[in-house]
Amino acid sequence: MASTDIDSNMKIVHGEAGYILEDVPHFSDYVPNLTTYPNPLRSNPAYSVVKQYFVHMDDTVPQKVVVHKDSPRGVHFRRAGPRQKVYFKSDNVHACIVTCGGLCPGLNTVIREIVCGLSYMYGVNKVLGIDGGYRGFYSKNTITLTPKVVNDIHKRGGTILGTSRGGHDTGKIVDSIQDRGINQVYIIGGDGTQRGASVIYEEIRRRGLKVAIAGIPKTIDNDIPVIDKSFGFDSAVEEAQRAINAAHVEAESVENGIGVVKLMGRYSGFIAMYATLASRDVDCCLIPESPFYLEGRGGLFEFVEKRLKENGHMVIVIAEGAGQDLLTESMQAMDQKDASGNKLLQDVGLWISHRIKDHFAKKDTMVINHKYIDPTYMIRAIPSNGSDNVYCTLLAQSAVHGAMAGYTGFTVGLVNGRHTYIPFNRITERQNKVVITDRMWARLLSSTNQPSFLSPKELDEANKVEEPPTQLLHGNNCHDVDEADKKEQPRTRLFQGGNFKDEKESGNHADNNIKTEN
Ligand SMILES: Nc1ncnc2c1ncn2[C@@H]1O[C@H](COP(=O)(O)OP(=O)(O)OP(=O)(O)O)[C@@H](O)[C@H]1O
Ligand SMILES: O=P(O)(O)OC[C@H]1O[C@](O)(CO)[C@@H](O)[C@@H]1O
Ligand SMILES: [Mg+2]
Repeated sequence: MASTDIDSNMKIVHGEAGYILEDVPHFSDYVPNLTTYPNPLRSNPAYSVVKQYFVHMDDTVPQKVVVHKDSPRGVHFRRAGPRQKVYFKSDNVHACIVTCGGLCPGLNTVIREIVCGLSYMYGVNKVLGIDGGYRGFYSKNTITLTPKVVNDIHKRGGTILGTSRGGHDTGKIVDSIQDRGINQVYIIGGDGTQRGASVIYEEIRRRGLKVAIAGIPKTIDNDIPVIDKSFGFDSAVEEAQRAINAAHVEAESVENGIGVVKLMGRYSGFIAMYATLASRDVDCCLIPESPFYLEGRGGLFEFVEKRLKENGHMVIVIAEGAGQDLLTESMQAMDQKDASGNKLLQDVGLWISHRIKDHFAKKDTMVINHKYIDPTYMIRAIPSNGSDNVYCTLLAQSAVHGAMAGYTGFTVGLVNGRHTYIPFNRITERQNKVVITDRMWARLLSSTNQPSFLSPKELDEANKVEEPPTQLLHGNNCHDVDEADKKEQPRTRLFQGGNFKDEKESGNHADNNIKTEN
């Protein structure tokens, strides 16, 4: 027997054998006397031939796919896709799209595919673009979006709608939605944007409005949890190769050449890690999740000297959020924030370049040739590649199907290769991070053969470990562990990938983004 618990934030359904559905809100939860209509796709020649095109109302997708014989069935999310019944008459839909936060490859593709999906699949022709992020709802003009207007935009980087940080005034935004008669709102942006979308949904619900709020997660840093990976991430990793190649060519063409490349990644080093793994020319990758130090045994300077002696050149990839503790130690601490309240970081690429140059200048035994490349904004501004375009299309279409089917307060996302509707708070409650005890970071360490940057004291402790390290079965890329998980099993202290981390004995965790097994 299934039971449902609903509080204002979560709609959780419990089923047999430990099955849990973390469901998303639906108009029927709070709007009385709803009328439904047959889905227009039923008579669409392109789709009507597809067997089982419509998603069964009970279809859900498990968050964990690696399970043991006696594991409970665990958390599931509602499967995305078209439903037999829709809750809007096509002529009555008035949709809008907004993009917020930093740029990311693929934003224009998502915009294009929402407009085209609404028009070609559901015959919806009233779509507004909100200019310049959240504040555009109340302080800017809107743009009429038609399939013709958006036809070529996927070939361009950035967002044709413009974007911004800050300026989220919930009351004014919802007033504007209400005044304009908008009933579907598509919100494309990162964790901050999805938090903003969540409060817009709450206010819409408080006012009892039949307005669907659908989020499409955007993050070049891949810092959004639960989902397999974010759109634009592959494009960014691919584009980063060009900078790494350039750094490598420069470094190997001179004596003792050192190429430093800074990549994006405020709190999560995924771009740096994947770009390093993809390139094979990188000697050292530094990310926010893995602390490092410069001087002394096991430090960065010792490693640079060693590599230069061995190979005559080296390439360092550094994520923008790496080593921020060292920067604030050695430079005057700046506590500046952007308009959304995100901490403004100091330029770690420039800082590390100066420190390396100073170190070798002082030593006087080795003359180095150093080049620093900062391609961060060049990477963020490219159009998405082919595979991201397809991914963006499916995300956009999932959002459209969900809104038409009466779901609201959800983010679309790929979970274990299946498109799903995820409640906002699952997306915003934590950040996705590289887990340095996970297999992927171990692969990176083994491919670069860089030091673990454990301090001499930690190294001594590591050498005292008698038992072989416990093998992690499955990574957890989130920095936060459920309270419930903590109680379940005894924890062991692991030494893996060159770092200590407290983990459960068989770490089959709930969140495992960018799948890292095999
Ligand atoms: N807690 C919040 N409540 C309401 N609105 C928020 C909240 N956090 C952020 N926002 C709004 O969301 C928008 C985007 O936020 P932010 O600048 O942090 O970018 P983001 O969506 O996290 O993307 P990026 O990954 O580029 O940082 C801003 O307009 C900001 O005002
Ligand atoms: O300079 P901006 O546009 O505020 O954005 C910089 C930040 O945005 C991101 O690209 C995320 O969108 C981060 O990697 C970076 O720190
Ligand atoms: Mg953010």
